[in-house]
Amino acid sequence: MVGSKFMNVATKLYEATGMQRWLPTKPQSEFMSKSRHDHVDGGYNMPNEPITIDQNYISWLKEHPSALTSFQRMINASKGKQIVVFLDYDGTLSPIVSDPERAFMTDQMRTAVGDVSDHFPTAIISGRSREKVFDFVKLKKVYYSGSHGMDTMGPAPKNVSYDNKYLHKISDNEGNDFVVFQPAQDFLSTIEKMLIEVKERTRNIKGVTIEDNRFCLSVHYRHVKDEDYGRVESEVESVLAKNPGFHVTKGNKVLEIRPCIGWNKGDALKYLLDTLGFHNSTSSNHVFPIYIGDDTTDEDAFKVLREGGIEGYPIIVSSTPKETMALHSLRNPSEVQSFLMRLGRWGFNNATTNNHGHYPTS
Ligand SMILES: O=P(O)(O)OC[C@H]1O[C@H](O[C@H]2O[C@H](CO)[C@@H](O)[C@H](O)[C@H]2O)[C@H](O)[C@@H](O)[C@@H]1O
Repeated sequence: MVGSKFMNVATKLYEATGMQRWLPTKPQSEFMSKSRHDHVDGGYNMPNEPITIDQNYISWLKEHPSALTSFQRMINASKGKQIVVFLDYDGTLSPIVSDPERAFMTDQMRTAVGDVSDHFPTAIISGRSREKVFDFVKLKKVYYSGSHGMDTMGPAPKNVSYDNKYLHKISDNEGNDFVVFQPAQDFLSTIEKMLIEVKERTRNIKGVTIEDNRFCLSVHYRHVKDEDYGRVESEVESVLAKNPGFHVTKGNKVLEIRPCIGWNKGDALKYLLDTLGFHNSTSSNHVFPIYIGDDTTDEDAFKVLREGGIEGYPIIVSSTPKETMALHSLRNPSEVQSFLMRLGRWGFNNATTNNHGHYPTS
């Protein structure tokens, strides 16, 4: 009985996604106990946790088809254009874990990102500080943008409209030149003071941790009791009341304090495209950005790819139905890895343009 009910769900899922490897040929219990790491290169993964796929998810998948299933369609759409890959970090390249300091990516994921960056310009845009993301990822060919895009290192921008005050040239000890763009630089000293104050004010709320993301602050409340959450919010509001140049956004069990500079991950995406030479309406017809992210802050980047005059491929990472501007989906970091492995392999066999990006070594 249970088996046949599950078979119906699996069949519907197959119809919606083409996930043929999911169709059970063995008892449900055995099917569900398979590890998510048991996947075959480029295939679909089996999460450890019990699979709960409901009708809503199946309907949502029709609106946001799996980027694995539609991979070939994506490649067809990118024909004649330079693929550029943008990735979020937490929840995309690494699973969400309870301790933010331990959100490591696997070696397999690192290899997948590395293979992609061998063939396509690749950037990671994260809410974390740029240095911290680099410490997690450690790939030199990748460009990094931290603090939700407010700290971006890459080639020099081509567009002259960026304020020179926020652009800094740096060279590494191998003689490579880079430019760091930090449009929130004027806020730095205030953020440093706010960090001290937020820490002080939340010191007695059990479970709160504050993460210094350089141009923004994360107030983590994942381990705060539900009844104490109101206190966290009100302490953050008190600090913001004294600092009108800042606002707060909500992420995954985190309140993020950010300067009001009208700059987000979508702007960082456009900035990076500019640095790579896709800076005007003609050149933007020759680029095909892929953006993969899981959080509300990634919606700004999805929006650029939907409404910003640049055709691209926005992919949300989610295993539940979600309101999103993304057009495609992947269920979890494990599927992100499968997608990147497939893209890397396609790049190896087909891409004519190699990525010459290089992260400073000093
Ligand atoms: O833009 P992202 O790279 O996705 O960064 C967004 C925030 O991610 C991190 O927090 C989230 O992941 C943690 C580790 O899995 C988890 O413990 C936390 O609850 C999540 O909110 C990071 O710690 C934040 O600073 C980033 O802003």
